[in-house]
Amino acid sequence: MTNPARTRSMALRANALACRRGGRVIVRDVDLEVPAGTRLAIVGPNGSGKTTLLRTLCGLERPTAGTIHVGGDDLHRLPSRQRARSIAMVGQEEQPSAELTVAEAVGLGRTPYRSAWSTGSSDDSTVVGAVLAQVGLDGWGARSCTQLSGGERHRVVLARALAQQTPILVLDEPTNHLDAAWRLRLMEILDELDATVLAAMHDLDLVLRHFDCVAVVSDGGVVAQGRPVEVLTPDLLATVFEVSGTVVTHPATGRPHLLLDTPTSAAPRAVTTDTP
Ligand SMILES: Nc1ncnc2c1ncn2[C@@H]1O[C@H](COP(=O)(O)OP(=O)(O)OP(=O)(O)O)[C@@H](O)[C@H]1O
Repeated sequence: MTNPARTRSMALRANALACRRGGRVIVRDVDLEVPAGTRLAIVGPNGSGKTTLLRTLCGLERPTAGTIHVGGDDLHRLPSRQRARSIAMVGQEEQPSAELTVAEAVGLGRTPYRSAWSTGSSDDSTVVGAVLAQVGLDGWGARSCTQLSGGERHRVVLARALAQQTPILVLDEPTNHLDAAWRLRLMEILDELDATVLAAMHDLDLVLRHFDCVAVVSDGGVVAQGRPVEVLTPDLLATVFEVSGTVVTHPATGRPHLLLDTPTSAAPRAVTTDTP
C-alpha cells in the first residue's frame, strides 16, 4: 500500500530531562538521542514512567528540568501550530469523541494545516480517505464513533495521528485493543512510515522484531538503550521485568523471536513418576 504521508522524519533529542508529579520525581535525568527516521520503543514495568516521559517528550507536560529539541529547535519555543505539525501523539486510552463521525474524528488531524474558519479542503479529504484505508476503515467515514468496537475506535485515533502527517509520531501502547492481525499490521504501517517513531510498548517480541532501538525505563530513569537484540538480554529481562527470556529463531522465516516465561517455569522440570 502506498504511504499517504508526505512527511520527512525529524530527529528528537532530550537532555537531562526530569518530571515531578504530585510532589514525586517520576522521570529522572533522561538523555535520549533519536535520529531522524528511527523507531524507538520505550519499555519498562507498569508505573516506571513511560507515559510521563512520552507526554513530556511531545510537550504535553512541562519538564521540571532538562531540554527537548526536535529537528534542532527547542520544543518549548515552537509556536503551537508548528509543534502540532512536528509531533503527533496517541495517548494510551485515547478515544474519538462520541459526537463525531469517523471522518470528522480523523479530520481533526488536519487542524494544524487549516486556517481559523476553514472546515477542510479536498486535500484534507484525500488524506483522511488514505489513512482510513491504511487502518482498514475504508468507507467507514460516515459512521458515528459510537458505533465502533474498542479496536476500531483505537484505529480511528491512530488514523487521526497519521492524518497529522508529522515527522515525529509518539504512540503510548499503540497495540492496546488491537487483535493479533492488527498488531502486526500496525507494525507494518510503522515500518513503512517516513517518520521518527517513539512508542511505549509492552510486547517485547514486537520490539525485538520491529524497532531499531529500545530504551528501558525503570523507576523513572533510562537504565539501558540500544539495539533491541543487544539490550533485551536474559539478565536485563530478569532484573527489570522479573521474567525469563529466550531469543529463538523462527523455523520458517529465520527471524528472531523473544519467548518470555516466569523465572521458575523456565527452570528444568522435575520428572515425576507418580500416577494420579
Ligand atoms: N498525577 C500524578 N500524580 C502523582 N503520581 C502520578 C501521577 N500520574 C502518574 N503518577 C505515578 O507516576 C508513576 C509513572 O506513571 P506512568 O503512567 O508514567 O507509568 P507507565 O510506565 O506509563 O505505566 P504503565 O505501564 O502502567 O502504563 C506511577 O507510579 C504513577 O502512579
